[in-house]
Amino acid sequence: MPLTLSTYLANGRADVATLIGELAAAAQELAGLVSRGAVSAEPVGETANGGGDVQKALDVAADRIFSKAARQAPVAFYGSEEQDGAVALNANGTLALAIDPLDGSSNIETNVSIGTIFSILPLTVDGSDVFCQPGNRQLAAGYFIYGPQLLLVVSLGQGTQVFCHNPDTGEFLQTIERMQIPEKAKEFSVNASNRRYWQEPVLRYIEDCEAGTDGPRGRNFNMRWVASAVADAYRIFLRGGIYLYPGDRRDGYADGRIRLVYEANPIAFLAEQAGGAGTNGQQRLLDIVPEKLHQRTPIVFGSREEVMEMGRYFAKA
Ligand SMILES: O=P(O)(O)OC[C@H]1O[C@](O)(COP(=O)(O)O)[C@@H](O)[C@@H]1O
Ligand SMILES: [Mg+2]
Ligand SMILES: [Mg+2]
Repeated sequence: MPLTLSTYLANGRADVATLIGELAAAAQELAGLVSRGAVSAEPVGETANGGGDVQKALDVAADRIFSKAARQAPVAFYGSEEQDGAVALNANGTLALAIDPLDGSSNIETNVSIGTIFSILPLTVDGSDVFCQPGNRQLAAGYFIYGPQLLLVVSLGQGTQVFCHNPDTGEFLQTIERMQIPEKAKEFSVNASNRRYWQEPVLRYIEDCEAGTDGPRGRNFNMRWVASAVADAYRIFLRGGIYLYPGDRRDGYADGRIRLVYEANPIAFLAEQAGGAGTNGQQRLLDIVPEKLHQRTPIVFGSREEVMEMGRYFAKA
């Protein structure tokens, strides 16, 4: 009989277990909205969020659902992509929750997988900004995927586990125990339409991958780009591969697009816990001390060997 999420969580900290339990219930609610699409009762429309991105109705609904979940758990501070700053919640809370309530927003109407990414941090002892702690302080991290299956990829710092939601019972059941990202990559994920804006090391790395058996890498690479980091990450975690969202020369993209605190850090934590790696091209993501909640970072994650190989292109530059 597969392990249930609640049984698994019972082995860890009680506050973290309560929070992840609430997040899992919220994810089921959001999955219901996602599956109803245009026939749901939710309003449609677009505004701008704190990060300057277009905010869709489902971004707003997701933020509402997950902030409610956080309120029902011992969360003292809630930091969301969809809010300008950190929000103080429960005075007696012991945790901080950083969240991308809806990842892959550009895919909402296209019926492609989207998700929710979360990072759980301890409170700081000196009262400094709780969301400016490096990712290596995360107590837990994970992401939900709203796709053909509702999946949870989660780590409490003892390996990365996968749970699948069973709609018949409402339970999340473990489908992968201590997942291991294959060491060798045969696929890269990058938005190649930005090629003309890339820095030299990124350009040379991708060109060498594309050269396949004729080039210095001596083997062929496939390319995939879902434009939902959760879906690209899950495929890479399963099959091996590398994801890059580097800084580029477009206005506002010097540090790429991905947010350090609630996208890059949780994904890097999960990748490392699954034997993979996550860097900004030159430095381990989890060691970067964030300066603000919505800070962007270049990101490279996936199969350890490949992430290190990519880093050598930066080191040589
Ligand atoms: O549209 P682009 O530039 O290819 O960027 C796609 C990337 O941006 C993201 O959608 C950012 O997430 P949001 O949808 O939460 O802003 C990633 O999930 C994805 O990998
Ligand atoms: Mg996102
Ligand atoms: Mg988002």
